[in-house]
Amino acid sequence: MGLLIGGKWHDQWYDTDKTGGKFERESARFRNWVTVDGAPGPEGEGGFKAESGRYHLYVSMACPWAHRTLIFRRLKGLEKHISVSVVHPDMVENGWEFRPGSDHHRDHLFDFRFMHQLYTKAAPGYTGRVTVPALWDREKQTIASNESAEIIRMFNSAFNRLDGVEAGVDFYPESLRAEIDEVNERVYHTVNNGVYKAGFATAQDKYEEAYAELFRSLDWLERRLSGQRYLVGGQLTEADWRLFTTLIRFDAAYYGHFKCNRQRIADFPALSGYVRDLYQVAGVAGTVDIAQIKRHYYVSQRTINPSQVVPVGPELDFDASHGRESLS
Ligand SMILES: N[C@@H](CCC(=O)N[C@@H](CS)C(=O)NCC(=O)O)C(=O)O
Repeated sequence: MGLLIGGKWHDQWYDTDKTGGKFERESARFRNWVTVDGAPGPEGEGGFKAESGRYHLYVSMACPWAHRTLIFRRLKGLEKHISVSVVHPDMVENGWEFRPGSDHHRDHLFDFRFMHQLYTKAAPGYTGRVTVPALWDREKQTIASNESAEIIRMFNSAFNRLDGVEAGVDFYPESLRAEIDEVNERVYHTVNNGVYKAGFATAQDKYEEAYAELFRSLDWLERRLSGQRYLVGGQLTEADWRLFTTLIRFDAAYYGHFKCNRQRIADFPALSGYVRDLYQVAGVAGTVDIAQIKRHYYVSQRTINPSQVVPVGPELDFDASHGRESLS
């Protein structure tokens, strides 16, 4: 675990001293937008046109932010247009790593050993964290974006003209955007990032604040999903996929490792059915790897789990029936 400073790797844990024990997530640095014709997006430079075979996605199967991009890639039919490399789940002194020669954890573009080499290839003097997901542009030889919230929007709409892409699948429809944004805002701060704020807090009060906010939001989501199948507009949207990647990890990782233990997702009737419902959407199960999720959190975060022993349980059955078909 560490970061790049002026293009050099430094092994250091998150600095929570300057924030009184509170975990604060850094903003992503590569913020260009891939667009239909290469016109500039809301931020960054232009010239990132949506083309088949041009982009390569770097992910970890453990990472909830990267997971969003894998789900969108699958459900939008982008797999043959956007290739992928998967880092090894252990993120220790050198940060995210590849295992050259392995089938599962190779860097298919450069055969790099470390993810930080990709960042310095993109920007030799880079300062900042080396995170996944990262969307590499083969043409410009740089990272187009390393912000998952934006990568999923690009996947949702920029590649629609390419062969076989599910252009009719729209997870961010115009008419629902305001409500999706509103739900995302609360879910991001209190749930997606909320579990990290609880888990990475190094002061009791900061942990308790994050814990209280997290369960206040889970109670709110439980009520909302008791009467409706999806979060917004009676259809699957980006808001659901963003929540899903945290919920699917919750009982295996956040409940124990991050001390988010008022109750498990399995103890919430609506939320637990909802997770199974989303998991059972065709193609989604293939993006979920509970073994890599557990391995990553319990082995990498040694300040939280110094023994690096990975728990065997819990038993999870996301294939069980969910009974949510009758909800509107
Ligand atoms: N804003 C980023 C956050 C990505 C992120 O924090 N990824 C984690 C893995 S779950 C990471 O790579 N962390 C490495 C680090 O912070 O050094 C996004 O949503 O894309």
